[in-house]
Amino acid sequence: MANPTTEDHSHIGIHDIDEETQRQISEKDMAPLPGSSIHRSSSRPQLDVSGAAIQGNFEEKDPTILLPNQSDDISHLALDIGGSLIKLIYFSRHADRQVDDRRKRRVKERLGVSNGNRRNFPILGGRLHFVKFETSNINECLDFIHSKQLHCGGIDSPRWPSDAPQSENAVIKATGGGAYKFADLFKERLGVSIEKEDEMNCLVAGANFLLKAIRHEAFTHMEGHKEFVQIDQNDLFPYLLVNIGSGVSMIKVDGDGKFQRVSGTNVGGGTYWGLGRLLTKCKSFDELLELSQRGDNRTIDMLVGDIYGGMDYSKIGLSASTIASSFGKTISENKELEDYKPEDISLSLLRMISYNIGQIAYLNALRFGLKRIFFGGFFIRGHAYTMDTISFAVHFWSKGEAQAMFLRHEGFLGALGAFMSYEKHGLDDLMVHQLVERFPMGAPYIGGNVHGPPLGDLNEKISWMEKFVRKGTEITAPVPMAPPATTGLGGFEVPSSKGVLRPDASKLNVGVLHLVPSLEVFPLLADPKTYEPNTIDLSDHGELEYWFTVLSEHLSDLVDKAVASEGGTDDAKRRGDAFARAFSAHLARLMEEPAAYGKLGLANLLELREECLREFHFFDAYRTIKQRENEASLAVLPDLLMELDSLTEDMRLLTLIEGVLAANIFDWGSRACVDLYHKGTIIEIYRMSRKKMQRPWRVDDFDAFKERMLGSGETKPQPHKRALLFVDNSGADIVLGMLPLARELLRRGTEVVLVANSLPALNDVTAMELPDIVAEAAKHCDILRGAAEAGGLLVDAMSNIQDGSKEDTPSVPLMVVENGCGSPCIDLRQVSSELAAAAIDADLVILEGMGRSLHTNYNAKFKCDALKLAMVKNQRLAAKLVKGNIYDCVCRYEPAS
Ligand SMILES: Nc1ncnc2c1ncn2[C@@H]1O[C@H](COP(=O)(O)OP(=O)(O)O)[C@@H](O)[C@H]1O
Ligand SMILES: CC(C)(COP(=O)(O)O)[C@@H](O)C(=O)NCCC(=O)O
Ligand SMILES: [Mn+2]
Repeated sequence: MANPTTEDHSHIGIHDIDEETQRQISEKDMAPLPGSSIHRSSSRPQLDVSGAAIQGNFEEKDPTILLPNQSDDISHLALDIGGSLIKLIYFSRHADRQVDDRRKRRVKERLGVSNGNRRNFPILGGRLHFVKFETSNINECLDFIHSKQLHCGGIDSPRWPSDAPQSENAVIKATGGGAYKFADLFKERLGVSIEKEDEMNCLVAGANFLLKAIRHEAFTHMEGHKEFVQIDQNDLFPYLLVNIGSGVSMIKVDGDGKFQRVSGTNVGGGTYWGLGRLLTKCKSFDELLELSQRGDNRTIDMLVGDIYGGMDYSKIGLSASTIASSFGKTISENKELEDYKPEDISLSLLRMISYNIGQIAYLNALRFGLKRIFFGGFFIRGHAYTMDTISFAVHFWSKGEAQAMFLRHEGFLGALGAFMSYEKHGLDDLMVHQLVERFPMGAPYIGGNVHGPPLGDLNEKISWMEKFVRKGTEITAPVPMAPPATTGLGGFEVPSSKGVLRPDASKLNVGVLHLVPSLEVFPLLADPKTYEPNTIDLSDHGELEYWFTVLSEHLSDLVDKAVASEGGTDDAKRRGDAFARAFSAHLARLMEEPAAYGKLGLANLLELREECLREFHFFDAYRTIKQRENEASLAVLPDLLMELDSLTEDMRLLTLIEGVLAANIFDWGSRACVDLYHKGTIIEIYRMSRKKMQRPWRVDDFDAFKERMLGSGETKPQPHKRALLFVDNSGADIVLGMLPLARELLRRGTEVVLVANSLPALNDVTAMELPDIVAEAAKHCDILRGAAEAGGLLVDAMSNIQDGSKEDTPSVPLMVVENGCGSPCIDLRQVSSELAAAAIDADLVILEGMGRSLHTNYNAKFKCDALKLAMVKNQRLAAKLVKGNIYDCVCRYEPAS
């Protein structure tokens, strides 16, 4: 057991920010924010919507919003100008923030990480944004393009000057009828020519791209239940694409660029909105759709029961509640339009049109023997009842043979296709793992109606955010979830899928797509196809509610730390406040609609929190805490190493694993642990944690691991060639837990790669910070020093130290690579190219900490030996995952599968 003699009396708790002070901050006190000089790794771009503004009157229901993205320097746009809506997609790339990082250079040299595939991606490292406008308000769209100067750029232009003259020769790709109709207007107002792209071509290209490249794009929607569909890229074609815009197109798709428009109908989205407007006097499409949710179509529609005296016509399979004739009841009564409720009219109309489209779609699928029908177009509007109705029609008519599926980017197929028609940008070559969808910062409130002039500085952004979030929270006050109900035999009862459409609030269920061609699938996953990072499924509402509460309760403490990390200034307080409100609003939105941006796991929530912090320029909230804990732990490291060296090989291995588990208690993300930190010093808590390490642990495969490491009896196994250690927290966790374990592996001749976060998350150690920590530790340890030198970690720092002993035994190298993320969890489908390169020769993976080995990857299978080590610092997770208690430990060893 470690018995450190150096005492550390620094309490871990940090002083609280006075809440009253925060409350007193008024807008006029706001000081401009200093420019941030903190390095941001470019491995995962930040949330995009970095500045946003409301233009005009805040009291308007649909305020005009701006998302300026000051840091982005190149843009590229494509349009789909339809009969009802203009869909705009633009690409932005922010300035390359690569710093001269010696560690990175070394790793590249050693591991031979190539930039090979980057050449194919002129639009690497950028983001795709999705925006829509009503075609009747085309001026808003022109203003938006103008204010963001989207029309002046091209992927090959190095950078635009902010006052760039309008480019005479600029060309933008556009599809849809408006590409013809408004070509002159674009020339006149923006000085650009429109290059017209065929609409069907674009729809198909867009749909194929989405189905291949976006993980949770397609889903089924039956009786209020949404389920994402795993698309097998090799078994995608043929399918029927039904695009429900103003009118409807039905396209049989046989492959990339291989398609035929086989049918269509003039009864489409325009019909619903047009007739609905005439009949109900609604002022907007969403108002009409919302009305339908409160409607009862039995007052309007003639049902089978109306004709058959309340009875079913069972002989031909029609229940009494089946609609016999849409609007049929209105002929027999002596009533005027005013005598009917607009709600009922809207619902009848919606059902009439949805059923009709579903039926025609089915008939065309039947004509060509197609089993899968994908529905797109903005008529669907993510509206649960519309989707249920279409699904019902397809299911009913095909007797379950054909399946209706919907696309999250429903309305953007054509615009995406137009975007992809730019030559040489490589978008169509991108693969699933190179796209990261991020929660769009503004979406919970504004739903994608985005325009207005750019904001001046960060200060403006924050003051805007304060108003914006206030406004947004009013709009998006959570709607209670209706318990799932059935639409009845034939789906003919009143709508059940309520609470999903919230006018003005969530017009787009799409995030911002980050294109990161440097991301790769972790090569040691046994089966990337079936790999699911999240252990906890948040589609279980109870689970979602629990984690929602945990994150909400942690928020005020996190804000305190974040504000303190920025010096506790008034600006920091304002940003902290804006962060708290924005993050809460996101959580509220996801509570209501968990699958809004694809399947939601706990890892996404934890990442969202980090992304949100960065959005408000809190780049490392736990910086001071991490430093203090590192220092305290480094001070006792020599004693620990001495003690370890006095043990037998067997005991040493056990003590090392115990040490890793015990030191994993330093986790500022766990409520229970943070409470502990107020009760003692780092070293006291570490000692207490060590003392409590009683075997067997809750999950205890130590004996199997020991056998692989040390063998049994006479046989001495070959040491592993290379171990990847996915490290977790700073302080004791890395210094007294993982580094000594790394040292043991090195001593046994195994190369060690420490895999750490690219960006800070809670108190996790980052790849940037590790070389200094290793250098400090190496001062007291020859093994670490030799290995760190061999791994190129110490070249400058240690070159002066003379030490004859290191000449005798050439060390195996110790290296550090970044993992490609900035979250407490890790999705191994999307890791840095460094890590992927390091993995090639590795035969042991050690995942440490709750985030990386429990919340994610607990069930992950690897091609090589894998060890998962964590202390479970949450009671509910302990009960659920290991049928145990808080502070129980997991040592899960799985030999190569
Ligand atoms: N805010 C909106 N304004 C008008 N129509 C909307 C709106 N949101 C959804 N819709 C529906 O979407 C349809 C347009 O879908 P879309 O795919 O954009 O087709 P188009 O290219 O013909 O404009 C409209 O006819 C209407 O049914
Ligand atoms: C955020 C964390 C995953 C970090 O844990 P770690 O990976 O550092 O072991 C963990 O602290 C956590 O799940 N916290 C929330 C639960 C709680 O407060 O109990
Ligand atoms: Mn951690």
